[in-house]
Amino acid sequence: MTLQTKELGYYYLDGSKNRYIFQDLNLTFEKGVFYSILGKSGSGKTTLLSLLSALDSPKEGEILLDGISLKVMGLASYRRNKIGIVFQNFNLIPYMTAVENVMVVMSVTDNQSNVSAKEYALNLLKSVEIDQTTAERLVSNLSGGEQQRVAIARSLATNCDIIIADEPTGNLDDDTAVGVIDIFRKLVDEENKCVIMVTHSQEIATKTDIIMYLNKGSINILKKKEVV
Ligand SMILES: Nc1ncnc2c1ncn2[C@@H]1O[C@H](COP(=O)(O)OP(=O)(O)OP(=O)(O)O)[C@@H](O)[C@H]1O
Repeated sequence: MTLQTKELGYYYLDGSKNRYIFQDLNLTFEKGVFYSILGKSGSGKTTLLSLLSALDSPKEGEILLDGISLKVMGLASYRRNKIGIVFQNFNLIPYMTAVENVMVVMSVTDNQSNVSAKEYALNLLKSVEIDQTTAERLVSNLSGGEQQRVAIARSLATNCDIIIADEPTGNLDDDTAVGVIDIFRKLVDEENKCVIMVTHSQEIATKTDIIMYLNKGSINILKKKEVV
C-alpha cells in the first residue's frame, strides 16, 4: 500500500483572492510506518488530513492510492473501505454501547468476515484492550481513554491499511495519551498498519517514525526510521 500526494495544493477564498494553505506537496505514506504531522496553529494540518481522508477534495494536484487517483476510485468508496478515521473528540454515538459503535461502521463497509459482526467487533475491541464487559457498556459511561480506544477499534472495522487521526490525544491526560499512542504503535509494528496522526505534542511525535513539520505552506520531513 502506498498513499501519495502529487503536487497537492489547497487554498481558501479570501475576499476575491485565493489564499494558499499549501502548494506542491509531494508526500508518500507506506504500510508499517507511523507518521506524525506537526505545525503551528493555522499551518494547515487539519486541511491536509481532510484531503487525505477524502472529506474534502484538492484544489490542485491529486492523491493516489497504489497509483489510482481517489477521484477515479470514488471518494465514498475510499472512505468506507480504505481508511479509518480517529477524531480528537472521539465522535462515538453516545446512546450506543462500545460494540454497537464498531458494528455501525461494519454495516456500511464492504469488509466481509466469516464470523458474526458482533464477534468481529468484540475481537477488534479486545485488540485495543477493551474487554467484553466494557464493550457492552454505553460509550457515554466510559472514560476518555476507553472511548478513544473504542474509536480506534471502530476505525479498524473497515479492515483498512490506513488510520488517519486528528489530535487523537488532545482530550486525554498524559498517561492516557501514552496508552493510546502505544496502541497505534502496536498496530503499526504488529499489524503493518499505516498511521498518519496530527499532534501538537513534540513529545508524542518522538514516538512516531517520520515527523512532518508543516510550515508556511511547505513540509520538512524528519525520518527516524529507514523506510524501504
Ligand atoms: N473554511 C475555511 N475558510 C477559510 N479559511 C479557512 C477555512 N478553514 C480553515 N481555514 C484557514 O486555513 C488555515 C489552516 O487551517 P487548519 O485548520 O488546516 O490549520 P491547523 O494547522 O489544523 O490549525 P490548528 O492546529 O489550530 O487546528 C487557517 O488559517 C484557517 O483559518
